[in-house]
Amino acid sequence: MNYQNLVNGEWKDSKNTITIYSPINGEELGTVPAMSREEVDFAMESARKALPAWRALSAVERAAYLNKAADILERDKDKIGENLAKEVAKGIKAAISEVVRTADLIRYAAEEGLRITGEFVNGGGFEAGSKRKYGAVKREPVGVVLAIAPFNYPVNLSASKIAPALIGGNVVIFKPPTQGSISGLLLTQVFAEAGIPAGVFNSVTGKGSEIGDYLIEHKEVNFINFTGSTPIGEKIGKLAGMRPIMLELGGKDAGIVLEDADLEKAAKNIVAGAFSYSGQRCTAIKRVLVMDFVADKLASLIKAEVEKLTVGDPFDNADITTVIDTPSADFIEGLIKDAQEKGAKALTTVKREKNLIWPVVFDNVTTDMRIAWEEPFGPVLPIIRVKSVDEAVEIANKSEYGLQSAVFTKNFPLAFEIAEKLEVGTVHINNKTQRGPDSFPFLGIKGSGAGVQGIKYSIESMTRVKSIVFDI
Ligand SMILES: NC(=O)C1=CN([C@@H]2O[C@H](COP(=O)(O)OP(=O)(O)OC[C@H]3O[C@@H](n4cnc5c(N)ncnc54)[C@H](OP(=O)(O)O)[C@@H]3O)[C@@H](O)[C@H]2O)C=CC1
Ligand SMILES: O=C(O)[C@H](O)COP(=O)(O)O
Repeated sequence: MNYQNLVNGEWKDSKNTITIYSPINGEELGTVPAMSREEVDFAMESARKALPAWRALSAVERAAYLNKAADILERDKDKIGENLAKEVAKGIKAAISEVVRTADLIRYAAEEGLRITGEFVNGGGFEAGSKRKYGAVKREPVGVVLAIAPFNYPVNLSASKIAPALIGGNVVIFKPPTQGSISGLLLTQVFAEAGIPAGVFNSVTGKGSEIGDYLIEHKEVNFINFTGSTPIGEKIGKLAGMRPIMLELGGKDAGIVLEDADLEKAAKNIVAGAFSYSGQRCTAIKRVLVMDFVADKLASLIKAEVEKLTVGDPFDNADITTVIDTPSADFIEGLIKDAQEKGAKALTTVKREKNLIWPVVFDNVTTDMRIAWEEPFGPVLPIIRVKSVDEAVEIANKSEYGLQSAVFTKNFPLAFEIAEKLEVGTVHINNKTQRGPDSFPFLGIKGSGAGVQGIKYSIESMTRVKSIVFDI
């Protein structure tokens, strides 16, 4: 099937196309347009033209479109989930729940938008102010939002940008990941069926390496909302100039296990956190920092949990499926080889067939190994043994990333103390690292991002304060 882009309310082809194949078996799934610069310009101009009428609607009116889209998305969860599973090799159950989670997110955004009502302030509270001075403080849309999503959640991490942008009164240019663009265009079809006015929501497909910079630098773009790799995020930061951005980038989330932890529970959480969707999540646990005294016990519990994971076909709901592409599999294999060469002890079988990589746990990982610092975005988990809480915090904070961490202990005051020292956006106590629930704030610091996501926070980020002040 030849998928098309939604531009100015019409479905459009481009002269050039990109064929999308399934990473599972190479099955051809369809083609998407490779947009030219002129076509991008037209989409941008259409968005700009649609802005005044869309922002003039009440939040209730905008919410009606979002709620309708959520209903359609949920109705089509099996069709969209099946495509998603094929396109990014995600377990079919997880793919369908990504679609349902997204419908919930869109509904929540619609509702949350109704509460962004502004405030009325009075100058009498400030020494040099006057009680006769009043300000009506409201929020306004930033304008044209460029939403760029990654392959790993092509529906959810697209809608988590699009829905808060739209409810805030913005118009959207949506660039899906190329591997994931059919899923992105199916999401686009949902908004079209919901009757979103022409130009308010436009999709632009094409390789990021070809049209990415052009999109980012485009004069019509007022806000860039990006999830993906740190190098591209850093580039966006440089090219954005004075425009506001939101970046959600890579991570190297640590699971810190103290001596008094419930080790069975910790092992279960660590394995679920590290290996879900074959480790291709920014919030995956990507290193374990465990106190020496309990390291043997924890390592054997983790090994036992990993040995329960199934490997194979997303349509059999295997826990571990083929990673997204060959460069990614090669990169992961490079990290594995480096760890082996430098003396890490593999607790599970090291095996690769094409792009299917069996889940590997390495014990006795040391800080001279690449796997101690680099993000594999694949099913590899290093265990680093430490002698003290201070050493764990030091290694955790030495990372270039700062997304999340998990601390496993029964000592809550100590958990809080550690949480306060960790240079990350979120710390989970006795649980795996994770983005959800989607209503919570989600952010990375250092190389993991800029700005705060989470439905309410995303709406706030993509709207700005406008004050109208008067004296009576
Ligand atoms: N923190 C997170 O949530 C995630 C982090 N990652 C990290 O990113 C790596 C690769 O995943 P991937 O999805 O390919 O991430 P990328 O950063 O390569 O791509 C993310 C999005 O950016 C687009 N893009 C690529 N180049 C540019 C550019 N110059 N300007 C603007 N947009 C561009 C991509 O388009 P196209 O697909 O056409 O190249 C895609 O839509 C992973 O190995 C991981 O490290 C990935 C996913 C999520
Ligand atoms: O990009 C990612 O990997 C996601 O933001 C992680 O989301 P999750 O914790 O809900 O899987």
